[in-house]
Amino acid sequence: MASSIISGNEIGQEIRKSVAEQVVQLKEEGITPGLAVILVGDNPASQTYVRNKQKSCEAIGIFSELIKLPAEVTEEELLDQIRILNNRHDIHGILVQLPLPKHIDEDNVIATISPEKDVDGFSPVSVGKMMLGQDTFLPCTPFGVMKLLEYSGIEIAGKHAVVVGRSHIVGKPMGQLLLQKDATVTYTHSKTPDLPAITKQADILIAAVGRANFISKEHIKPGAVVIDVGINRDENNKLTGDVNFAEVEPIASHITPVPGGVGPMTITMLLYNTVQSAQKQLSQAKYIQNM
Ligand SMILES: Nc1nc(=O)c2c([nH]1)NC[C@@H]1CN(c3ccc(C(=O)N[C@@H](CCC(=O)O)C(=O)O)cc3)C=[N+]21
Repeated sequence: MASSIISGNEIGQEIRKSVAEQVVQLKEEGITPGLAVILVGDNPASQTYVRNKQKSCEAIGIFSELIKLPAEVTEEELLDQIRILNNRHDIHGILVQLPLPKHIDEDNVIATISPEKDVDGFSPVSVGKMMLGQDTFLPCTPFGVMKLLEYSGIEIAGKHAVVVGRSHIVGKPMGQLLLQKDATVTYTHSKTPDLPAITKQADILIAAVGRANFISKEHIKPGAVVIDVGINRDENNKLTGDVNFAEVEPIASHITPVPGGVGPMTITMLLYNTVQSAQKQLSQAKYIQNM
Protein backbone atom coordinates (compact mmCIF):
# COMPACT_ATOMS: atom_id res chain seq x y z
CA MET A 1 0.00 0.00 0.00
CA ALA A 2 1.70 3.18 -1.19
CA SER A 3 0.84 6.03 1.11
CA SER A 4 -0.27 9.54 0.39
CA ILE A 5 2.12 12.19 1.65
CA ILE A 6 0.43 15.03 3.51
CA SER A 7 2.12 18.30 2.60
CA GLY A 8 2.22 20.85 5.40
CA ASN A 9 3.86 23.24 2.97
CA GLU A 10 0.87 23.10 0.61
CA ILE A 11 -1.90 23.05 3.21
CA GLY A 12 -0.09 25.76 5.16
CA GLN A 13 0.10 27.94 2.03
CA GLU A 14 -3.59 27.53 1.41
CA ILE A 15 -4.48 28.58 4.96
CA ARG A 16 -1.96 31.46 4.86
CA LYS A 17 -3.72 32.79 1.75
CA SER A 18 -6.99 33.15 3.60
CA VAL A 19 -5.22 34.60 6.66
CA ALA A 20 -3.56 37.15 4.33
CA GLU A 21 -7.00 38.16 3.03
CA GLN A 22 -8.14 38.73 6.61
CA VAL A 23 -5.08 40.91 7.19
CA VAL A 24 -6.08 43.06 4.19
CA GLN A 25 -9.58 43.48 5.60
CA LEU A 26 -8.27 44.41 9.05
CA LYS A 27 -5.97 47.01 7.52
CA GLU A 28 -8.96 48.53 5.73
CA GLU A 29 -10.50 48.92 9.18
CA GLY A 30 -7.31 50.60 10.40
CA ILE A 31 -5.78 47.69 12.30
CA THR A 32 -2.46 46.02 11.49
CA PRO A 33 -2.15 42.71 13.36
CA GLY A 34 1.02 42.72 15.45
CA LEU A 35 3.06 39.86 16.92
CA ALA A 36 5.83 40.36 19.48
CA VAL A 37 8.42 37.63 19.83
CA ILE A 38 10.72 37.59 22.84
CA LEU A 39 13.98 35.74 22.37
CA VAL A 40 16.21 35.22 25.39
CA GLY A 41 19.87 34.33 24.80
CA ASP A 42 21.48 33.23 21.56
CA ASN A 43 20.55 29.58 21.00
CA PRO A 44 21.15 29.14 17.24
CA ALA A 45 18.11 26.86 16.70
CA SER A 46 15.85 29.40 18.44
CA GLN A 47 17.28 32.19 16.30
CA THR A 48 16.44 30.26 13.14
CA TYR A 49 12.87 29.56 14.26
CA VAL A 50 12.33 33.16 15.25
CA ARG A 51 13.66 34.42 11.92
CA ASN A 52 11.28 32.00 10.16
CA LYS A 53 8.33 33.31 12.16
CA GLN A 54 9.21 36.91 11.37
CA LYS A 55 9.59 36.23 7.63
CA SER A 56 6.22 34.46 7.61
CA CYS A 57 4.58 37.44 9.33
CA GLU A 58 6.06 39.91 6.88
CA ALA A 59 4.96 37.80 3.91
CA ILE A 60 1.29 38.27 4.81
CA GLY A 61 1.44 41.80 6.22
CA ILE A 62 1.52 41.08 9.95
CA PHE A 63 3.69 43.52 11.92
CA SER A 64 6.31 41.62 13.89
CA GLU A 65 8.61 42.93 16.56
CA LEU A 66 11.55 40.98 17.94
CA ILE A 67 12.63 41.69 21.49
CA LYS A 68 16.06 40.23 22.13
CA LEU A 69 17.16 39.85 25.73
CA PRO A 70 20.55 38.63 26.96
CA ALA A 71 20.80 35.12 28.44
CA GLU A 72 21.57 36.69 31.83
CA VAL A 73 18.34 38.70 31.95
CA THR A 74 16.54 38.34 35.29
CA GLU A 75 13.11 36.79 35.45
CA GLU A 76 11.68 40.06 36.78
CA GLU A 77 13.08 42.00 33.79
CA LEU A 78 11.54 39.49 31.41
CA LEU A 79 8.19 39.70 33.21
CA ASP A 80 8.36 43.51 32.94
CA GLN A 81 8.83 43.24 29.18
CA ILE A 82 5.79 41.00 28.94
CA ARG A 83 3.70 43.44 31.01
CA ILE A 84 4.67 46.27 28.65
CA LEU A 85 3.58 44.17 25.65
CA ASN A 86 0.34 43.19 27.44
CA ASN A 87 -0.54 46.91 27.51
CA ARG A 88 0.46 47.80 23.95
CA HIS A 89 -2.48 48.29 21.59
CA ASP A 90 -0.42 47.58 18.47
CA ILE A 91 0.54 44.11 19.72
CA HIS A 92 -2.11 41.39 19.44
CA GLY A 93 0.05 38.35 20.04
CA ILE A 94 2.96 37.67 22.39
CA LEU A 95 5.26 34.68 21.98
CA VAL A 96 8.13 33.94 24.34
CA GLN A 97 10.42 31.54 22.50
CA LEU A 98 11.05 28.37 24.52
CA PRO A 99 13.16 26.95 26.03
CA LEU A 100 14.28 29.68 28.42
CA PRO A 101 17.55 29.75 30.41
CA LYS A 102 17.44 27.58 33.54
CA HIS A 103 17.35 30.45 36.03
CA ILE A 104 13.98 31.57 34.67
CA ASP A 105 10.72 29.89 35.71
CA GLU A 106 8.86 29.16 32.45
CA ASP A 107 5.55 28.70 34.26
CA ASN A 108 5.76 32.22 35.72
CA VAL A 109 6.64 33.67 32.35
CA ILE A 110 3.80 31.98 30.50
CA ALA A 111 1.28 32.87 33.21
CA THR A 112 2.24 36.55 32.86
CA ILE A 113 1.24 36.72 29.18
CA SER A 114 -2.25 38.16 28.93
CA PRO A 115 -4.63 35.35 27.87
CA GLU A 116 -6.03 37.76 25.23
CA LYS A 117 -2.58 37.81 23.59
CA ASP A 118 -1.48 34.23 24.26
CA VAL A 119 -1.29 33.16 20.60
CA ASP A 120 0.83 30.12 21.58
CA GLY A 121 -2.10 28.85 23.66
CA PHE A 122 0.27 27.89 26.50
CA SER A 123 -1.13 29.91 29.41
CA PRO A 124 -3.13 28.20 32.18
CA VAL A 125 -6.25 30.10 31.11
CA SER A 126 -5.88 29.01 27.46
CA VAL A 127 -5.19 25.40 28.45
CA GLY A 128 -8.20 25.35 30.79
CA LYS A 129 -10.51 26.77 28.15
CA MET A 130 -9.21 24.30 25.58
CA MET A 131 -9.95 21.40 27.99
CA LEU A 132 -13.50 22.71 28.37
CA GLY A 133 -13.92 23.15 24.62
CA GLN A 134 -14.36 26.92 25.04
CA ASP A 135 -13.33 29.59 22.53
CA THR A 136 -9.60 30.24 23.03
CA PHE A 137 -6.27 30.22 21.22
CA LEU A 138 -5.33 26.62 20.49
CA PRO A 139 -1.65 25.62 20.74
CA CYS A 140 -0.20 25.98 17.23
CA THR A 141 1.35 22.54 16.70
CA PRO A 142 -1.64 20.36 17.68
CA PHE A 143 -3.97 22.88 16.01
CA GLY A 144 -1.87 22.56 12.85
CA VAL A 145 -2.12 18.76 13.00
CA MET A 146 -5.93 19.02 13.23
CA LYS A 147 -5.90 21.20 10.09
CA LEU A 148 -3.68 18.68 8.26
CA LEU A 149 -6.18 15.92 9.06
CA GLU A 150 -9.15 18.10 8.09
CA TYR A 151 -7.66 19.27 4.77
CA SER A 152 -6.64 15.70 3.92
CA GLY A 153 -10.22 14.49 4.43
CA ILE A 154 -9.27 12.10 7.22
CA GLU A 155 -12.16 11.07 9.41
CA ILE A 156 -11.53 11.32 13.16
CA ALA A 157 -14.81 10.37 14.83
CA GLY A 158 -14.75 6.80 16.07
CA LYS A 159 -11.10 6.30 15.14
CA HIS A 160 -8.46 5.12 17.59
CA ALA A 161 -5.84 7.84 17.93
CA VAL A 162 -2.65 6.96 19.78
CA VAL A 163 -0.45 9.82 20.95
CA VAL A 164 3.18 9.01 21.72
CA GLY A 165 4.46 11.74 24.03
CA ARG A 166 2.79 13.79 26.75
CA SER A 167 4.41 17.23 26.63
CA HIS A 168 2.36 20.28 27.63
CA ILE A 169 3.00 21.78 24.20
CA VAL A 170 2.21 18.86 21.90
CA GLY A 171 1.17 15.48 23.32
CA LYS A 172 -1.37 16.48 25.96
CA PRO A 173 -3.27 19.08 23.94
CA MET A 174 -3.08 16.87 20.82
CA GLY A 175 -5.01 14.11 22.59
CA GLN A 176 -7.59 16.62 23.81
CA LEU A 177 -8.26 18.07 20.36
CA LEU A 178 -8.64 14.57 18.89
CA LEU A 179 -10.98 13.62 21.75
CA GLN A 180 -13.11 16.70 21.03
CA LYS A 181 -13.52 15.38 17.49
CA ASP A 182 -14.75 12.07 18.93
CA ALA A 183 -11.63 9.94 18.52
CA THR A 184 -10.91 7.25 21.09
CA VAL A 185 -7.60 8.51 22.45
CA THR A 186 -4.76 6.59 24.06
CA TYR A 187 -1.78 8.42 25.54
CA THR A 188 1.55 6.63 25.61
CA HIS A 189 4.95 7.79 26.82
CA SER A 190 8.42 6.72 27.91
CA LYS A 191 7.06 4.56 30.77
CA THR A 192 4.57 2.70 28.58
CA PRO A 193 5.51 -1.00 28.45
CA ASP A 194 5.31 -2.74 25.05
CA LEU A 195 4.66 0.41 23.07
CA PRO A 196 4.34 -1.34 19.68
CA ALA A 197 1.43 -3.44 21.01
CA ILE A 198 -0.50 -0.21 21.58
CA THR A 199 0.63 1.87 18.60
CA LYS A 200 -0.23 -1.08 16.33
CA GLN A 201 -3.87 -0.48 17.25
CA ALA A 202 -3.77 3.12 16.06
CA ASP A 203 -5.85 4.30 13.12
CA ILE A 204 -4.18 7.67 13.65
CA LEU A 205 -0.71 7.73 15.20
CA ILE A 206 0.80 10.96 16.49
CA ALA A 207 4.55 10.73 17.06
CA ALA A 208 5.72 13.45 19.46
CA VAL A 209 8.57 11.68 21.20
CA GLY A 210 11.61 13.80 20.39
CA ARG A 211 13.82 10.89 19.26
CA ALA A 212 14.94 10.53 15.66
CA ASN A 213 13.46 7.54 13.78
CA PHE A 214 11.99 6.13 17.01
CA ILE A 215 8.79 4.93 15.33
CA SER A 216 9.51 2.05 12.97
CA LYS A 217 7.37 -0.31 10.92
CA GLU A 218 6.70 -2.65 13.85
CA HIS A 219 4.78 0.20 15.54
CA ILE A 220 2.35 0.65 12.65
CA LYS A 221 -0.90 -0.98 11.64
CA PRO A 222 -1.08 -1.20 7.84
CA GLY A 223 -3.24 1.63 6.51
CA ALA A 224 -2.73 3.90 9.54
CA VAL A 225 -2.44 7.68 9.30
CA VAL A 226 0.97 8.69 10.67
CA ILE A 227 1.66 12.24 11.84
CA ASP A 228 5.28 13.03 12.65
CA VAL A 229 5.71 15.95 15.06
CA GLY A 230 9.41 15.29 15.65
CA ILE A 231 12.08 17.86 14.88
CA ASN A 232 15.44 16.24 15.56
CA ARG A 233 18.73 17.41 14.15
CA ASP A 234 21.45 14.88 13.39
CA GLU A 235 25.21 15.51 13.64
CA ASN A 236 25.15 17.16 10.18
CA ASN A 237 22.35 19.49 11.29
CA LYS A 238 19.93 17.62 9.03
CA LEU A 239 16.31 17.62 10.20
CA THR A 240 14.67 14.24 10.92
CA GLY A 241 11.34 13.32 12.41
CA ASP A 242 10.40 10.78 15.08
CA VAL A 243 9.23 8.36 12.38
CA ASN A 244 11.46 6.21 10.21
CA PHE A 245 9.87 7.54 7.03
CA ALA A 246 11.46 5.09 4.56
CA GLU A 247 10.19 2.12 6.58
CA VAL A 248 6.76 3.42 7.51
CA GLU A 249 5.72 5.23 4.31
CA PRO A 250 5.02 2.01 2.33
CA ILE A 251 2.56 0.65 4.94
CA ALA A 252 0.80 3.84 6.07
CA SER A 253 -2.26 5.24 4.26
CA HIS A 254 -1.13 8.84 4.91
CA ILE A 255 2.07 10.20 6.39
CA THR A 256 3.62 13.62 7.04
CA PRO A 257 7.24 14.25 6.05
CA VAL A 258 9.89 16.11 8.04
CA PRO A 259 10.63 18.79 6.96
CA GLY A 260 7.53 20.03 5.15
CA GLY A 261 4.89 18.43 7.39
CA VAL A 262 3.86 19.65 10.81
CA GLY A 263 6.56 22.37 11.12
CA PRO A 264 5.15 24.79 8.54
CA MET A 265 1.68 24.27 10.05
CA THR A 266 2.89 25.41 13.48
CA ILE A 267 3.88 28.75 12.00
CA THR A 268 0.70 28.93 9.92
CA MET A 269 -1.48 28.56 13.02
CA LEU A 270 0.59 31.18 14.84
CA LEU A 271 -0.26 33.63 12.05
CA TYR A 272 -3.88 32.50 12.19
CA ASN A 273 -4.10 33.02 15.96
CA THR A 274 -2.47 36.45 15.73
CA VAL A 275 -5.01 37.60 13.15
CA GLN A 276 -7.85 36.12 15.23
CA SER A 277 -6.59 38.14 18.17
CA ALA A 278 -6.59 41.36 16.15
CA GLN A 279 -10.11 40.60 14.92
CA LYS A 280 -11.33 40.08 18.47
CA GLN A 281 -9.87 43.40 19.50
CA LEU A 282 -11.59 45.13 16.60
CA SER A 283 -14.99 43.65 17.38
CA GLN A 284 -14.62 44.61 21.04
CA ALA A 285 -13.74 48.18 20.03
CA LYS A 286 -16.84 48.32 17.83
CA TYR A 287 -18.98 46.98 20.66
CA ILE A 288 -17.74 49.65 23.06
CA GLN A 289 -18.32 52.37 20.44
CA ASN A 290 -21.92 51.28 20.07
CA MET A 291 -22.65 51.14 23.82
N1 LIG B 1 6.91 29.78 22.45
C1 LIG B 1 7.24 28.89 21.50
N2 LIG B 1 6.35 28.59 20.54
C2 LIG B 1 6.65 27.70 19.55
O1 LIG B 1 5.81 27.43 18.67
C3 LIG B 1 7.95 27.09 19.55
C4 LIG B 1 8.85 27.44 20.58
N3 LIG B 1 8.46 28.32 21.54
N4 LIG B 1 10.07 26.89 20.63
C5 LIG B 1 10.55 26.01 19.59
C6 LIG B 1 9.43 25.24 18.92
C7 LIG B 1 9.77 24.67 17.58
N5 LIG B 1 8.87 25.28 16.62
C8 LIG B 1 8.92 25.07 15.24
C9 LIG B 1 8.20 25.82 14.35
C10 LIG B 1 8.32 25.65 12.98
C11 LIG B 1 9.18 24.72 12.46
C12 LIG B 1 9.32 24.59 10.99
O2 LIG B 1 8.83 25.41 10.23
N6 LIG B 1 10.03 23.57 10.48
C13 LIG B 1 10.28 23.39 9.05
C14 LIG B 1 11.77 23.30 8.74
C15 LIG B 1 12.60 24.39 9.29
C16 LIG B 1 14.07 24.06 9.18
O3 LIG B 1 14.49 23.53 8.15
O4 LIG B 1 14.77 24.34 10.16
C17 LIG B 1 9.68 22.09 8.58
O5 LIG B 1 9.47 21.20 9.41
O6 LIG B 1 9.47 21.95 7.39
C18 LIG B 1 9.90 23.94 13.32
C19 LIG B 1 9.77 24.12 14.70
C20 LIG B 1 8.10 26.17 17.27
N7 LIG B 1 8.35 26.20 18.59
